[in-house]
Amino acid sequence: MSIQNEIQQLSEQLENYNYQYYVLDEPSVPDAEYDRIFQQLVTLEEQNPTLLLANSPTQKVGGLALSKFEQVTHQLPMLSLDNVFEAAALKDFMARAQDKSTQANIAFCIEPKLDGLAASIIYENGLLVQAATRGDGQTGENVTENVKTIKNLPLKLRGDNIPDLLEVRGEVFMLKAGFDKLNKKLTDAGEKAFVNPRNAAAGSLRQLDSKVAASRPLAFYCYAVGVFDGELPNSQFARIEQLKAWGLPVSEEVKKVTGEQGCLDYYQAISEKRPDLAYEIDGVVYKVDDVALQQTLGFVARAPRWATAYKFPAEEAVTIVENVEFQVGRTGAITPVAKLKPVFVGGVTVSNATLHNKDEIKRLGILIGDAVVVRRAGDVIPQVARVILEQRDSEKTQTIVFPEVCPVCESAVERIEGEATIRCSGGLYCGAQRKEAIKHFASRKALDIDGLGNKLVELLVDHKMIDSPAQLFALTSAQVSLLPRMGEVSAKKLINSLQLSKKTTLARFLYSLGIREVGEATANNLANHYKNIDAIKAASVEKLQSVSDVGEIVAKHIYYFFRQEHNIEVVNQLLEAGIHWPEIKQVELSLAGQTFVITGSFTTLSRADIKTALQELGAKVAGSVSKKTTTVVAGEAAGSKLTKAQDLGIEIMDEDAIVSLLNND
Ligand SMILES: NC(=O)c1ccc[n+]([C@@H]2O[C@H](COP(=O)([O-])OP(=O)(O)OC[C@H]3O[C@@H](n4cnc5c(N)ncnc54)[C@H](O)[C@@H]3O)[C@@H](O)[C@H]2O)c1
Ligand SMILES: [Zn+2]
Repeated sequence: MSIQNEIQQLSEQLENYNYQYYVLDEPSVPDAEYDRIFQQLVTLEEQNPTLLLANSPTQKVGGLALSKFEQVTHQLPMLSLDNVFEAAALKDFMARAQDKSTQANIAFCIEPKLDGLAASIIYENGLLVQAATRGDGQTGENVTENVKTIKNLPLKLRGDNIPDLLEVRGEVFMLKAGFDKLNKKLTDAGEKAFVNPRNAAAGSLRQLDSKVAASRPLAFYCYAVGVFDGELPNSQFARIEQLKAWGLPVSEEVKKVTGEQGCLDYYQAISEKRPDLAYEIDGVVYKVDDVALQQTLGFVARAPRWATAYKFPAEEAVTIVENVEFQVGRTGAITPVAKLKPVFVGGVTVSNATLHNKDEIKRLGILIGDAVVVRRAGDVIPQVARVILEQRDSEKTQTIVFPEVCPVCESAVERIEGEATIRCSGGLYCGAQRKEAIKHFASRKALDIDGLGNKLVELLVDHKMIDSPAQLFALTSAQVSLLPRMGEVSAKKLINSLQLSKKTTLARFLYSLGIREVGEATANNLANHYKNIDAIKAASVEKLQSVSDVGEIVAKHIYYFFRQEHNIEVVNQLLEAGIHWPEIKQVELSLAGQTFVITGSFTTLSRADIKTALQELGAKVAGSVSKKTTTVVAGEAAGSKLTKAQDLGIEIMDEDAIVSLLNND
């Protein structure tokens, strides 16, 4: 392609992005991508000055005043800002300004670069009479009625010496919290959410119906004076202070600084503060403080020479999804991970981004081969923010297929209806889950192996001494004492407590297997219900649900667990290693088939105790009263549940009655 064509093409691309951004308030690419192409064009134009187009996007302000609004001509044009992206370029900017000054060490006014849109607001005799957007810089849109609804902006100025005419300029923006709320409201109503707070602010300010604008959480901060008729200080910083004194909102973060170090320190400090600010900022604006020196420095086509924006490293960038792989987490969750063409974003090179689960993939509508926007803000892990559909090439894309077996251990993948996450069902066997499984196995409520803490489990696995809980029982003290910081005495102690832990209960053993959602209480109920492990292994999903507290999902987890050959192997190995428990006697389940509800407070027993005791007798304990309820146990200050039970004519027991019921058995 000839350079001329290339310039033409880049210009058209930027015009197109400008249209999406400024007119539709719906950018298709991240700002960093726009800035990259803009810079490409600037470089080409600098190298080929004769090819510079009069109407080049690099030579003008990007916006447009829509004809649906009344037009306003700005008395002083509203310009954009030049950008720098690194300390060296900021230094050059400062040096150029310093060169034009007769004074040593000129001062800079430093302001956060608010990420919203610029507005010009005119006060006559202290009253707000007109507000306009920047538009193309010469002509903006009359948005007076909408601006009047912005809550932190006064309709009337206060204080002394207010100029007869005062044009303030500043940013209309949206607080992060307000933005999140608004987007939730929009998506709940089936409408399209805004891509970012900037576009939400622009879209809200340019509503034809000011009632809609009024309902949007807009805010305003002043950062400049346009035309005025009266007295104003000759310093940018002092002017901001003056605006504040007249009751106008300004950012708390504005500072006056001299010297490069001061400027860089501010940048550093606000970068760190950024995640905690209530509003989005995308950089810092450095302005020559002395207004006379500003005038000396003047303007170029689209920006003043006396100010520059030092932008933060982009938090969003465009790249390609080259593949999708599946990672197994330490609890067995299988997560799709997008393998990206490496891209620099948020200050680091990113080549992976989690896609979380099926639902997220569906929401994004993402395919392998898609161009995507990757986001990395602060220390948050990189995310795929959205797909750039305009760039999809259907011949180069393919759908994401979820695996049938675990990519680490090849156990079957468990899919639970209604759950977005799929899981490896080889809990005891899977290499990815090994450490967690063994830690859980040894924990206090499980086999309670004294001296086998999490650190030691990690060491044992890392030194390849064990790879399943069953192998713990084959360890010798000679082996264990080879581990770092492990003396002979503590090694012997460990082997001893391993021996002791073999005598356990069926409930603890079940719990120790780490079956998903089988906690202590469920393990107890299972043990009491089935009394031996073989019966549990053989139970169907349906049968399992007759156990107190076991619903369909838990029943499926248990069922799947015992359908995995590898899990059965480990269970058998554990039994062979000598794990045993006393036989569970056949107790009379006197309350089988009954449903209790417990309400109010009790003095001699806790509610949890009553619940467990009832469950041990075979009763179900429910949370709310219904026709199925057999008995309501009502303590002190029982409320609506008691009333309902009375209405339904259900049996009611007070504390004395329940205590005697539980004791008689
Ligand atoms: N993603 C896209 O498709 C797309 C398209 C067009 C533009 N853009 C983005 O917009 C930028 C260009 O927009 P722009 O011309 O508004 O420039 P800009 O946002 O880089 O800088 C100028 C603007 O900064 C704002 N600002 C915030 N705080 C300020 C302060 N303290 N003092 C002065 N001004 C302050 C004002 O609104 C001002 O008009 C691009 O660099 C790009 O990041 C993106
Ligand atoms: Zn696995």
